[in-house]
Amino acid sequence: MANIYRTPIGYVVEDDGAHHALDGDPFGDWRRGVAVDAPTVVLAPVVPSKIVCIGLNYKDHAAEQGKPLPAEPLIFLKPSSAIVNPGEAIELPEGVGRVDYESEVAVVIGRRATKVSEADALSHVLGLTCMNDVTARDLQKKDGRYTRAKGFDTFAPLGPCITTGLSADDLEITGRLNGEVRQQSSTRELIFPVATLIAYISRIMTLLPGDIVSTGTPAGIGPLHPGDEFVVRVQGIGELRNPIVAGR
Ligand SMILES: NC(=O)N[C@@H](O)C(=O)O
Repeated sequence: MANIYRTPIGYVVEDDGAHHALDGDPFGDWRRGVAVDAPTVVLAPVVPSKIVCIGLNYKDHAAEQGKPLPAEPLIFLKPSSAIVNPGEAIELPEGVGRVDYESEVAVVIGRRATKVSEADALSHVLGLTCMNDVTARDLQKKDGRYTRAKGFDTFAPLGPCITTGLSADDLEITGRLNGEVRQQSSTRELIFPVATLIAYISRIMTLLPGDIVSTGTPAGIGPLHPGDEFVVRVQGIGELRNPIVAGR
C-alpha cells in the first residue's frame, strides 16, 4: 500500500512513513526516486477525462431522499472543470439556493477498461481517493437534472492522494461539518460494489487511465454555508478538507 500525492513539482510517493519523488508515470512504469520531505501543498491527484458518479448507492441515502433503490447503477457525469484541490474553497454560486455536501469514496482508474468483466474489473484500478460530490439540491429537486446541479465550478473537491493496494470492501467513511460528524458509514453498505460499477460503466463507456468513478454518498447530507469547513475522511486514505465561501 502506498499514497501517491500530486504536487506542484510532480508526484510524491509515501509508504512506511517515508516520502520519495515518483520517477516515471503513476499510470505506467514508476519507481521511487530521491527521498523528499512530506509535501506541504497537494493538488487533486488526477485531472481525469471524466468523473463518473453513482446515485443512490447507499440504502440509507436513498431512504432520506425518499427514492426507491435503483435496479441497476444510476450513473451521471460530473465535469473535470468542477474539481478543486484539497484545501481550496468550495464556492456557493449566487441564486441557486441550497447547496449540499456529499462524502464519497472515489476509484481512480489505472488501466484502460472497455467491456471488462466483474472478475477482471479491479485489475483496472490504480487506487482510491476521497471526493465531495457537492450538489445544488434545490436545482436538482426542481427538475431532476443532475448535470447542472452537480456541475458548477468547485463542486468536486478531490484528494488528498491516491492510495494503492487498498480494498474498498469495508472502509469507514465520515463527513464532518465544522468538526461535527454528519455522515458516518462504511463501503460495506454499497449497494453496487466497485467491481460491479466498473464492469457496468465499461460496457457503456471506456474508462481511461486517471478517470474517476465516485461510488455514491451515505445518509446525512446537508447544506453548506459561507464560513463553513467540510472534511471528508476515508479510513486508510486520509482527509479532504475544504472551506466554503460565497461565490459570484
Ligand atoms: N441525491 C443525489 O444526488 N445523490 C447522489 O449524488 C448520491 O447518491 O451520491
